[in-house]
Amino acid sequence: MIHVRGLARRFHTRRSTVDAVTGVDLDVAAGEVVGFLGPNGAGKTTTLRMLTTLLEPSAGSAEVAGHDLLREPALVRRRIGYVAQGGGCSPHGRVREELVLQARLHRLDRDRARRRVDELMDRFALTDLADRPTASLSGGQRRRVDLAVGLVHDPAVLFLDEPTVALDPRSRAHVWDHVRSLNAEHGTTIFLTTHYLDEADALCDRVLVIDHGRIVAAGSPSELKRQVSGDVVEVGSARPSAVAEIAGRLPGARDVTTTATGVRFHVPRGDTALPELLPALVLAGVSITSVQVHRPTLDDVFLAMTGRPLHDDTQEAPVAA
Ligand SMILES: Nc1ncnc2c1ncn2[C@@H]1O[C@H](COP(=O)(O)OP(=O)(O)OP(=O)(O)O)[C@@H](O)[C@H]1O
Repeated sequence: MIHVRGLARRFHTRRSTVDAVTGVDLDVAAGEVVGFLGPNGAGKTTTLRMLTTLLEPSAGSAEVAGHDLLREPALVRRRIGYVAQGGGCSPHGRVREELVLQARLHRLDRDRARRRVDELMDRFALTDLADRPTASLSGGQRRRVDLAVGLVHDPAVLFLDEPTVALDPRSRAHVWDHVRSLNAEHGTTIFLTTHYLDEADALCDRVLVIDHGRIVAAGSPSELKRQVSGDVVEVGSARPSAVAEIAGRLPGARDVTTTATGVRFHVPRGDTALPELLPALVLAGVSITSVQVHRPTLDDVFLAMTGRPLHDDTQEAPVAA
């Protein structure tokens, strides 16, 4: 359903040149839910905007929903839906009005538009909100309207950019349910960007991990986690560098990273590492506030691939020479 080869985008600003996406290859089969996971500035939105015909690639080729992205952009647009980070509907319209307008913009005749809007309002639990101005809706309600707008022309592929950013946990869970049922009942192919690991884990059949504009790992969430062997140990302490030094001496310890409040590292087995670590910390007079051992998460996958945690928001895309 989506086939991409060597897709790249370079931005020229007054001061520099930014290689936002540097040669992405990817394939998405019909009916898959694929997550594009990466930190801020990794190139997720830029890739999505290219795949939805909103931004011209600097290089590469792609086929989306059976049509060539560069030669047949209008045909691509007809077969895809796109829900941008900020949504797409006017803040001045009312819910039903806005959906009908969008349906008419997609050239559905009056009757088909009405039927389609009723169906979507029912699916996304919007019927009670039909006459509410979209500006008065809560974040979660608004996101449901955005999803309905993206689906009004019954697209084969739905692109979602950070679908649950800034939503409370309950609204996030609702959006996840809607995405799942859309895929299960309707077979819609879904390509979403996220920097939430739990979202990628919970929703996606397959995850593509992007960093600095290139894909660094791809696979199902469980395949990716299996690539990172051993256990992860997290220790809370006011003296992270002292803990890190001692942890680094444990047999097989690797990927030791410190934050302001603690240390995280990998060991072959957490259950045998702790009885060595704890007495060593006591002996050195280093007190700790917590200790946890767990199996690798997608964050550990990212760390293993890039050498830094996913939620390190200081990262920028590489600047071209
Ligand atoms: N119009 C633009 N002009 C210059 N640089 C840009 C432009 N759009 C994006 N960039 C840069 O390209 C890089 C990738 O940005 P992009 O928005 O694709 O990242 P992202 O992974 O979607 O991040 P986020 O999670 O914060 O939305 C960033 O360094 C960004 O500053």
